[in-house]
Amino acid sequence: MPTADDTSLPAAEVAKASIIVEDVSKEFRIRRTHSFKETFVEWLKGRDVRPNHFRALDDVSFTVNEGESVALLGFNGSGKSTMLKLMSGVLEPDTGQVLIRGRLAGLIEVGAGFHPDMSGRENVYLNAAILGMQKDEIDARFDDIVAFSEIEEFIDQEVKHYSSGMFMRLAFAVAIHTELDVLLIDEILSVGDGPFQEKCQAKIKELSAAGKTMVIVSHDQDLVRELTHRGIVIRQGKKVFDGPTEQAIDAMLAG
Ligand SMILES: Nc1ncnc2c1ncn2[C@@H]1O[C@H](COP(=O)(O)OP(=O)(O)OP(=O)(O)O)[C@@H](O)[C@H]1O
Repeated sequence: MPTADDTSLPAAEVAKASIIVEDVSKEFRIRRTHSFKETFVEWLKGRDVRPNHFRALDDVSFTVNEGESVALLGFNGSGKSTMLKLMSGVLEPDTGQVLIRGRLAGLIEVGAGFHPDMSGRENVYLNAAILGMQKDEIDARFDDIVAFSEIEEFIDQEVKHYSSGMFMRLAFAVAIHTELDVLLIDEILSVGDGPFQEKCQAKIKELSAAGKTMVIVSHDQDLVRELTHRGIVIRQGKKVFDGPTEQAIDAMLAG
């Protein structure tokens, strides 16, 4: 992982930065056909079977300072989730770099680390450990995690018997109770029913008030207005606006 020494930004800017995204581009290969056999047949016919490259992000740069809450805005397919995955380290940029200071928690693929044959309790320990917590830290927060998820009676059941809502509640509760400096959130605020969503939003506001850095992807404009002060608009992989949230929403809609 690159460090803050690898950036060409001025030292004063780096000092207050929590996230630095510098000249980042990312391409995906798109296959023209679905199987090897189809590709082979196309090739025999003399057709071009090389994969197309699709540029999901094109030379994007921005800095998020410590304690800022920023929304990534854009229509479907503009590159927001790809950007979050680059920040979380799930994906590597083709060019450029992403620098993060501090402990990062991503509410991106919530529950991805959950094991269906293990109980809720075992999964809490497993996932909190994956997110970087020590056993004694998890012990100390276990009751809060379970209380937040509101699935106390089912905590010793295997999670394969959970409803999808119960599963997401527990996964969200674990992620949000980890020791973190930077939180990445991708559309996760649609987890669970109305009251649970409100609780999640309140928790996110609490973390923000405590000075945590947040990057949020959501199509819910009211939520974005409420949780962030700044918006970065991405259109077809390019950053087209970076400024106050309300103006960013206007810029996105004008696109
Ligand atoms: N693994 C992948 N392989 C190929 N193409 C991909 C891959 N991941 C994303 N893409 C493409 O990159 C583009 C950007 O996708 P991304 O998920 O970042 O968009 P988004 O802005 O988050 O969209 P949405 O609002 O629909 O979630 C899309 O055209 C998508 O099809």
